[in-house]
Parts: sequence; structure tokens; C-alpha cells
Amino acid sequence: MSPDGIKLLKTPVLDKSKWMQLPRDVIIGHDVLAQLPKVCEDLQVSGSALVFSGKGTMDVAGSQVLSLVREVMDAELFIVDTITPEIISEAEEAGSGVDVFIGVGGGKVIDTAKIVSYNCCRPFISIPTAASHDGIASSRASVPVKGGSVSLEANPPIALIADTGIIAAAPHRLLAAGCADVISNYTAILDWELSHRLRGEPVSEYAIALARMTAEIISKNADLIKPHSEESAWTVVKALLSSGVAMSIAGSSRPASGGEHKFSHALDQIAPGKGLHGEQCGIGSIITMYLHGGDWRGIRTSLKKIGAPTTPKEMGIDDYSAAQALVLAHTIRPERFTILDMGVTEEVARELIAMLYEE
Ligand SMILES: NC(=O)C1=CN([C@@H]2O[C@H](COP(=O)(O)OP(=O)(O)OC[C@H]3O[C@@H](n4cnc5c(N)ncnc54)[C@H](OP(=O)(O)O)[C@@H]3O)[C@@H](O)[C@H]2O)C=CC1
Ligand SMILES: O=C(CO)COP(=O)(O)O
Ligand SMILES: [Zn+2]
Repeated sequence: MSPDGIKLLKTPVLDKSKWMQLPRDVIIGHDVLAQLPKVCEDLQVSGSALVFSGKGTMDVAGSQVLSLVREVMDAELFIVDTITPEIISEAEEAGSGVDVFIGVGGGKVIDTAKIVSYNCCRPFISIPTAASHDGIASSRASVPVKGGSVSLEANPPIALIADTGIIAAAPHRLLAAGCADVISNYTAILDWELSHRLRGEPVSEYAIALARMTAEIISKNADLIKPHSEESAWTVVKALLSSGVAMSIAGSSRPASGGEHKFSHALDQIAPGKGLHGEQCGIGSIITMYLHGGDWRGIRTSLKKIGAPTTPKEMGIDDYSAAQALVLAHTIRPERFTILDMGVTEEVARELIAMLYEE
């Protein structure tokens, strides 16, 4: 009984908690780069910044961002050529004592800034120059390591500033790769559900619903995704954002990364520097959708409409290497159970790659 005589009910304790981190300010649109000083003011970010950019993306937006940041705080530059544990340590040293990290570029630049931000316990602002991957707003980062790849916990951006003018001007190949990365959510989800049924891995229905809806929006609008159209850049950036949020809800990259991603990571080892991340995942998704017994032709049609490759040859990768990547995929993150972990022989792998060329 409470002091007021009200009978208190004993409620069962749910011994469960979850901490999800999501972006706070999201600015998407034409010429929004100029909003950066305002965003820093809104988020009360001041002091000093370390701006990460790439060799090519420096000219696209990195220099402009550096000038804008220097209007409101001290800023230094760190050029990311490739992402490795060594480069990350180097960047952490350069970022010691810095108040905010800003990533301006493609996926490698953004992932590096994200990891350094997490390790240095300082916020990070994401400024993608291309809609090529769904890590622009996620709380995960992928790092290639010897013999594979690791998915690390990282800081999601405190702010995402996506300038659709810059993104639409980027080579169409990058936008098409971003679409393919999102379309591959279809099979990532099937793999997660398979692991749930076979291994008892917990799933998040909300993360699955969001990731699937995102893939559906891109597939349904495949006809409307056009090169150098700011409208298309809008559509794709929003999809990448919601796919990233799905990963943050899940607390892992599971809703957006399954066997098709393991295939892509294996290709990065076997045929480095040929295909883009999203392109490889898209092709992997056609194959794993076939293995799941789903509409693999539908995935292939969407990718073709968008202008993403559907065969290894289109990425400059020979079929033998692609088949090897399929066989090796299960060795990448063996703890992540997918349909490719059920056993793919060399013979089957060759047949699966040949299937991609079928009319
Ligand atoms: N954290 C996550 O949740 C996710 C992470 N990823 C990771 O992201 C990476 C893939 O990203 P992706 O962007 O495809 O690869 P990269 O970061 O390697 O970028 C590909 C190329 O595009 C160039 N580029 C970027 N923007 C422009 C532009 N506007 N105009 C001309 N060139 C441009 C880059 O230039 P530059 O040389 O200047 O860099 C680079 O040469 C992988 O490492 C992948 O693992 C992918 C999905 C999700
Ligand atoms: O690329 C991702 C989602 O699109 C996530 O990357 P991982 O495969 O490294 O988890
Ligand atoms: Zn991906």
C-alpha cells in the first residue's frame, strides 16, 4: 500500500536495455554546404576541428569545407587515401585534443572520421560527396583487415550535411553503387532471418522493416534514378540515411549486410580496386536472392535500370575470381551466419556466376 492507500501493483522486471544513437541535425539539399558554420553553432561545436577528405574529394568539397570551418574555429586537414588500422592510428594521433571531426568524401573517408571520432570520444559531422554507400549516417564502420573485414562500432554523425548539387555532379557510377548497396538490404534481411531460425540470433523487427522499406523505395523508383539529376540524388540520400538508421536501431550492420556483403569483402581481397563496394554487394545480392529462392531477376532488373553492374565482367573482374570470392565468403566474419555459410563448392560457385549472364 502507498501512503495514500493506493494499492501498488508489482510489475515484472524486463531486464533489457538498449542505447541507440542517431544523427541530430540532418540537412539535405542544394548548396547546403554553406550551412556548416550554422550547424556548428546549433550543435555548440567550437574550438578545433580535424577535417578528413580524399585526394579527389578535396577539390570537390574538402577545400570548401576547410575554409568554412576556419570561419568559426581552428581546423587542420587529414587526407585519407585508404582505410587501414595503421591509418586510423595515425589519424587518431593527428586528432588528439581536437573538438570535432568532419568527414568530407566517399565511404572510406567517412568511415575513418567516424572511427577516429568514436575512439577520441568527440563528435563527428558527415559530409558525403557521393551517394555511394549507406554508411553516411550509420553507427558502424567497416575496416579491411588481413584476410577479411571487420565491422566496428563507431559514432553516428552528430550532423549529416548532404549537398545534392555536389552529389548529383559526381560520376553516376557512385550513385548507382549507393542504390545497389541499399537494394542488397533485401538479401541481408533474408540472411538475418535465416540466422534467427537456424542459430537463434535475435532480430529487430523495426530494423528489418525499415531496411526492407528502404530497398523497396529504391527498387520501385529504379526508372527515376537518372544520372546527374538532383531529384535522384535526393531520393538516394534519403534511402541511405534510413538504411543507416536501420543499422543504428539494430546496433549492428545486420539489416544492411549479409552474404552479399561477405562476397563483396572477399572480392576486395581477391580483386582489389576493381568494383565499388555497392556494385559488388548488388551482384552478390542477385546470387544470394537466387539461393534464397526469391526474385533474383527482379533485383537484377532494378540494378540494370539504375545503371549498376550485374556481372563481374562489367566491373573488370574475371568470372574465376568472382567464383573464388563466393567460395571464400564464408571465411569473412564467420560469426555472421548467412546463406553463403551453408557450403558453396567451387562447381556451384561457377554455376552461380554463369547464371548472372543468363538472358
Ligand atoms: N559504415 C558503414 O555502415 C558502411 C561503410 N561502407 C564502406 O564505405 C566504403 C565504400 O564507399 P565508396 O564511397 O564506394 O568508396 P570510396 O570511399 O573508396 O570512394 C570511391 C571513389 O569515389 C571518389 N569520389 C567520392 N565522391 C566523389 C565525387 N563527388 N566526385 C568524384 N569522385 C568522388 C573517391 O575519391 P577520393 O579518392 O577522394 O576518396 C574515391 O576515389 C567501403 O570501405 C565500405 O566498406 C559501405 C557501406 C556502409
Ligand atoms: O556495408 C555495410 C552496409 O551496407 C556494412 O558493412 P559491413 O559489411 O562491414 O558490416
Ligand atoms: Zn554496404
